[in-house]
Amino acid sequence: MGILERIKEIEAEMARTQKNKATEYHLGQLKAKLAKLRTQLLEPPKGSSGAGEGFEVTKFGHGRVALIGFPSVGKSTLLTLLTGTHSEAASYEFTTLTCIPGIINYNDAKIQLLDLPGIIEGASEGKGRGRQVIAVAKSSDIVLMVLDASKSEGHRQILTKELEAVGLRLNKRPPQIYFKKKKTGGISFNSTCALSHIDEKLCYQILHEYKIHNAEVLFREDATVDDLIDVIEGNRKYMKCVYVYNKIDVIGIDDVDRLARQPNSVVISCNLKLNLDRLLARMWEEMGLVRVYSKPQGQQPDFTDPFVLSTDRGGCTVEDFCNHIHRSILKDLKYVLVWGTSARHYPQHCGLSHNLHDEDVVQIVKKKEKEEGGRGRFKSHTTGPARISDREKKAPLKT
Ligand SMILES: Nc1nc2c(ncn2[C@@H]2O[C@H](COP(=O)(O)OP(=O)(O)OP(=O)(O)O)[C@@H](O)[C@H]2O)c(=O)[nH]1
Ligand SMILES: [K+]
Ligand SMILES: [Mg+2]
Repeated sequence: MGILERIKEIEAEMARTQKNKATEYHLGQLKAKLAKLRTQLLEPPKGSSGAGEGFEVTKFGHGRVALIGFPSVGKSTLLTLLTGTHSEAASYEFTTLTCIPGIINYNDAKIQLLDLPGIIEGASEGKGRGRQVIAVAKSSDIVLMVLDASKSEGHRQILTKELEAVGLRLNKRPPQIYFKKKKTGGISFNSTCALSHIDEKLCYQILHEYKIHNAEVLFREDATVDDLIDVIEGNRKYMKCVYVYNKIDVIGIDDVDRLARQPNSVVISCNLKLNLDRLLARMWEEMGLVRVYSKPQGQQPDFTDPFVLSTDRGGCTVEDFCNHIHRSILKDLKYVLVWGTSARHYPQHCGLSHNLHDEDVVQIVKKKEKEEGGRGRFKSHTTGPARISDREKKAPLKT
C-alpha cells in the first residue's frame, strides 16, 4: 500500500472514532502515525536529486513573501500592481503555471514577492503543482494567503489545512515543550503547569510510536498531543500569514466590514486599487524588518540606504549589525553610539548585545579611534527613546 492510501486509511479511521476519554490514547497514536507518514511524503523519492522539479527562484532583497491561494483569486493581478513586474492574469483558472518573482520597494528596503500557481484541496498530497508551491511558501519569510472575498469562507480553512499538512504553522508560536532524546535512563516526564490534554501514559505512547524510549520531556504549557508531535517531528516551520481578501468591489459593505475584522486580515480590491497601502504596511509589520543607518564619524548617515536586519533571520543586535557590514569589524570594535528608540540617552554607548530598533542610527567606534562625544546634530541633550524624525533626516549635519 502506498503512503497516500495509508494516510487516507488513517484519516478515515480517525473520522469514525468518537472522541472521548476511552479513545484518546488510540486517537493520539493515530495522530502520530499520520504525522510520520506526512513526513515520509515530504522526503524526495529515492534516486532523485530533488532538484529540477521545483520552482528554482533565487532569493533577492531583504525578505521574501509568497502569494498563496486558490486559482483566480487575483494573485497575479496583485503582483503586477505591487511590483510593476507583469504576471499574466485572466478569468480562467491556472493561468499562472510557474513561480514569477517581482520586487516591492518599500521603506528603502527591497522585498521579493512571488506569484505562484493556484493551489487546491489535496495540494499537500501532490495534486496539481501543490507540492512545489508549498515548498516555495516554506522558503519565504511570510505568506500572503490571497482569498476571493466573494467566495466561500471555507477556502481559508482548506488552505490552512493543506499548509499544516506539510509542517507549516501559521501565526502560531512553537509549543512550550522541552524535549531531548537521551541514550539511556528511560523517559522522564514533567510539567510546570496542570495538563488537560495529555498525561504521562499518552505521552509515553506517542514516544513509543516514534520508537523513543529514552528522553526528557518537560511541558511548560497546557499543550496538546498535536503540539507534542510537532516538537518530536522537529521539522515544523512557524510563519506569519496575512489573509488578503481581494475583490471587495463585488461584495456588500457589511461583508467587507466583517472580513476586515477577522484576525490577521486585510481587505483589498485590485480592480479599484483599494487598501493596497494598508496591505503593504501590514506586510512590513509582519516581516519584522529593522532598518539601521550607519553614521560615519562627523558625517550625516545616508538615510536612503539602510542596512536591513531581521528579527527572525539573523537577529538585530549590535553584533548582528557589525557582522552584516563586515565580519572583520568586530575585532577592532570598541563600542557603538546609538541614536533612536532603542537608545536611553542621545546617543547611548552600547555593547554587542544591545538590541537595535527600526530606524536607529549607529556609529561604530573602533579601538584607538576618538568618538564624536555627542557633538553635532544628534546632540546628547535629548533623552530617548525618540525616533529619528523626518525633519532630522533632511537636516544637514552641523559639524
Ligand atoms: N472584481 C474583481 N476582479 C478581480 C480583482 N482582482 C483580480 N480580478 C480578476 O480575477 C481574475 C483572476 O485574476 P488572476 O490575477 O489571473 O488570478 P490568479 O490568482 O493569479 O489566478 P491563477 O494564476 O489562475 O491561479 C481576472 O479576471 C482578474 O481580472 C478585483 O479586485 N476585483
Ligand atoms: K486566473
Ligand atoms: Mg496567476
